[in-house]
Amino acid sequence: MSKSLISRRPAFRRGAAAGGIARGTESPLNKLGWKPFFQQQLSLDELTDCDPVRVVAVHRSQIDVTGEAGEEPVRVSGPLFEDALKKPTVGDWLLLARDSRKPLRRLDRSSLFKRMAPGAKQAQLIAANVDNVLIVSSCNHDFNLSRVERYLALVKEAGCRACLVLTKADMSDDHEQYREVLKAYRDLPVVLVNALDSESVVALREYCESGETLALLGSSGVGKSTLLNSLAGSELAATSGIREDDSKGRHTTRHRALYTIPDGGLLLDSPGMRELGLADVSAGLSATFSDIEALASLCRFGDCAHDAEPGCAVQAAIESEELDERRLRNWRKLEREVARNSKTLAESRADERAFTKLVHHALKHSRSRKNKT
Ligand SMILES: Nc1nc2c(ncn2[C@@H]2O[C@H](COP(=O)(O)OP(=O)(O)OP(=O)(O)O)[C@@H](O)[C@H]2O)c(=O)[nH]1
Ligand SMILES: [Zn+2]
Repeated sequence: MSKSLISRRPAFRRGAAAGGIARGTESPLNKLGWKPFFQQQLSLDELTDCDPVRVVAVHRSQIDVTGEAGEEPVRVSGPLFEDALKKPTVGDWLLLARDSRKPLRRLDRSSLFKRMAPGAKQAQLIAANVDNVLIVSSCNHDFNLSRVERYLALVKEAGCRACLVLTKADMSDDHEQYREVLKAYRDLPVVLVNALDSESVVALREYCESGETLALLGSSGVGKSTLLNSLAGSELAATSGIREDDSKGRHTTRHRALYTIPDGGLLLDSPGMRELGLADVSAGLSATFSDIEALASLCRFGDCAHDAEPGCAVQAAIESEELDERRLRNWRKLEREVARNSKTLAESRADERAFTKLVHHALKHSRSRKNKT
């Protein structure tokens, strides 16, 4: 979605996220995704002395936020930004002191995407407070069920609502074949579309209504930008950045990650979102493969590897064609991946603990030496 989406959104103006389209009695904050879930976290004092703002972009030393007062920068410093997993990320809601504009705290998240960067020891925050995710895949030879399962595990782990969109339905005759293989995912809505046709994508509007935050996941070329343009009803889906002068007087594009969909909700699109991998998704994995886990609980042996053990309910289900063998293979693959990532995370946490202990020990030692002298 990267290049094409961005290059096709020149007409989106700065501060568009704050402006939006007037719709009924909705407040500007509601249009930015403000919901009762966030409102009820505010104390009476905070209600009178603070402004809630939403993070639209994160830079090294500054974040850009938007709220009732429009868009403004916030400096990245202080306790709010110290913890890697607690610091604000794109989509987060912050409370700013009304007068000083200092960030006071981050509100609890309704959902959170994080990822394990290759080689990294710590999970990295990608996006917060996304409501709906369209998992986009094309219904042709590129269709890959294992990839869909991977995305589904991610979305469930993050805590968002998912819909599977099969694009290029106009180029395929055998829609039933796809519906058939997707029957196993009972709670996953599946919508077949021709992403080029705005009539065809009407069923998806409920996922990007005003105040809803939407993200799209899917590999390159499946039609994410096309879909978005049809949903937005025009070629100008959103803009990727704010043009401004850098210190040398050149024009640079400062990337933002949250956009307004004309006559709709918000789109969260950042490079991190497009490169999502699996980190700490064991809960999401269980939800996606609950059928296999239910079968596994029926195996005769508690530590059954579901290979050739007697009384294996998983193998029996494969034999009776109740379970697809590919699904078992994918489940195993993703479980291994999760185990690897969790190990790296556990190792890095153990390293941190060991380091903290060392520092405490050294401090104690130096204090006791000082006391002696
Ligand atoms: N016939 C047909 N063509 C489609 C459909 N959806 C997308 N396309 C075409 O597929 C190509 C790729 O679509 P994009 O929207 O650029 O795909 P993307 O997922 O945004 O790709 P990246 O930017 O690489 O992530 C374009 O030429 C689209 O016109 C569809 O439903 N039907
Ligand atoms: Zn078994």
